[in-house]
Amino acid sequence: MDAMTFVLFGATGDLAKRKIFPAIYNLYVDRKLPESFQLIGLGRRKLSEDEFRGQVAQSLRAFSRRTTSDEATVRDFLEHIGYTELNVNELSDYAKLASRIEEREQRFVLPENRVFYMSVAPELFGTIVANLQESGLSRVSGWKRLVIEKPFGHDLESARVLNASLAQAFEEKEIFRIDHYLGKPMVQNLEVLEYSNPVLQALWRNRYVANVQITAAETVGVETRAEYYDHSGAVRDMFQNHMLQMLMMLAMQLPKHSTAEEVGFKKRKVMEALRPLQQEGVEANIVRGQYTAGQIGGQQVAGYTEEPGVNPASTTDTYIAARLWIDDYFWSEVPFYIRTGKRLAGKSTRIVIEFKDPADKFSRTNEATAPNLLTIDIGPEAGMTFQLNMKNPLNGKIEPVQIHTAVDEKDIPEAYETLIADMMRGDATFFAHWDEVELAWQWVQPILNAFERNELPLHAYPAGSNGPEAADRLLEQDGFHWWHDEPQAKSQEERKLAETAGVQV
Ligand SMILES: NC(=O)C1=CN([C@@H]2O[C@H](COP(=O)(O)OP(=O)(O)OC[C@H]3O[C@@H](n4cnc5c(N)ncnc54)[C@H](OP(=O)(O)O)[C@@H]3O)[C@@H](O)[C@H]2O)C=CC1
Ligand SMILES: O=C1O[C@H](COP(=O)(O)O)[C@@H](O)[C@H](O)[C@H]1O
Repeated sequence: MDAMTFVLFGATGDLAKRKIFPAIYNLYVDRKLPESFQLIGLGRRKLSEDEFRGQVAQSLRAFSRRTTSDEATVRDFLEHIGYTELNVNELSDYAKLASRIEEREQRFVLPENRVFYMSVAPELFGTIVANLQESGLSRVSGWKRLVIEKPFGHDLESARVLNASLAQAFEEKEIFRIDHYLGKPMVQNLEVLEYSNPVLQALWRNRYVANVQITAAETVGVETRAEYYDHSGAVRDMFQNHMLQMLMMLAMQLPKHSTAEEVGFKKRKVMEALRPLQQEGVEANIVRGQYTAGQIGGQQVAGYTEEPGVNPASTTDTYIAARLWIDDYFWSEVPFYIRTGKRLAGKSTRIVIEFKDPADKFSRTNEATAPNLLTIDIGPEAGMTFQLNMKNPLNGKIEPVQIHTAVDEKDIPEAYETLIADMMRGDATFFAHWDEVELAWQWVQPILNAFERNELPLHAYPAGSNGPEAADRLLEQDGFHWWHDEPQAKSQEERKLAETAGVQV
């Protein structure tokens, strides 16, 4: 890996503390950083180098996956870290930064390879890029890379404006838009699963798949982020980025090579084939929800509008469910259901692929069978379950069985670790490319408009539940239901029969 200088804007902030420094430290311990590596942290706070290093050491102790009990390793790591005060709005501060970087590049004989990582509020991205250009910091004899955190814009228009401002100083191949879901091992595994299992490859299409469900359920509420979240909601915070990225990774046709260009191309094809939501189709396919007071893990918790910092009259969505259709050769007529929400019953990000029932019953017994299900757990547990049917030798009945494999998320590299290492190697395969981001905003825009005009009901759901009942009806209309945590054994036909008879299954 090339030697480099890593310039971290927002080095005193929450994300740097909880994710970025621990990830870089883990890479250091695993010997995945270049031999010559210098990091310069930036912020407005007046801090000496020692004070800053002390803060970084604390964050490693609190959040690193790797042990920090070896003082010498932590000390050696901190040797690579410096701090410079900088106000992103002050051009003169960039001149000081430039001399600091150049001084270190000379002292440590580093080539002019520079990473500019923006862990600051999105409103500052444009100013930083303009000042990097104005100050000459982005003119290098080696390579330069810009890493940018979400949210990438607030809607289609603002995302386009932001992208144009970045493009003044950085080429698309130099921009790494982080979507941490793309760094999750099981999201990266989707491509591998299909590629390395001919059985799955053969089934990955509308002939065999009845529906696909993608869920990201959280138990946490808005926490301390009301200022951001109340202007964002689940649609911008999770749906436009993480949820649509998971959809792309699942539904894309396998590229010949897993390169940034080819994966990006295949993902774009999915977004282009996504049936556009007409304004009048929003209500039929989208469910908007907001949590009210309830119980999570036996604890009473407040409703969204009672949370500190939230406007008591807020209509912000803390839950969204959607039905989408991909009108291409492989997926036409397969509904994709996507939902995400805060303060739900459990923390679980998962994809369930429900396969179609066989056309004929097992001839000897005429028994209805449970559907085959492939469940891909993205987190907190990473794993996979395949539900098949077999005859129970004890009672002679056909019953569903689950083949299950799992790894605890804490035993495997954290998404930020994987993504930062990829970026350092210059590999943008698991980053969000502009085309995808733009197409995602384009698809979501009618939803944003409908929410803004309050055209959709805002369904209340109690904290600790599975979300609004309206989201269940979205699937019931098509003869399906959400697969929650419990293994389910009812076939599509049994469900339809039971519904006709008014029985809850
Ligand atoms: N926290 C999280 O879990 C996540 C955050 N993000 C994104 O990451 C980015 C950072 O978020 P987060 O760390 O939570 O934010 P914080 O508010 O905790 O930190 C903001 C950082 O920006 C710096 N900063 C603010 N204004 C200026 C300025 N004028 N000049 C120089 N530095 C400035 C602050 O330093 P100082 O006060 O010293 O000036 C601080 O280091 C945001 O884009 C956010 O949306 C994305 C996903 C998750
Ligand atoms: O980006 C975000 O993601 C988290 C959920 O991430 P996970 O890795 O814990 O599934 C979410 O809580 C947050 O609101 C959002 O900004």
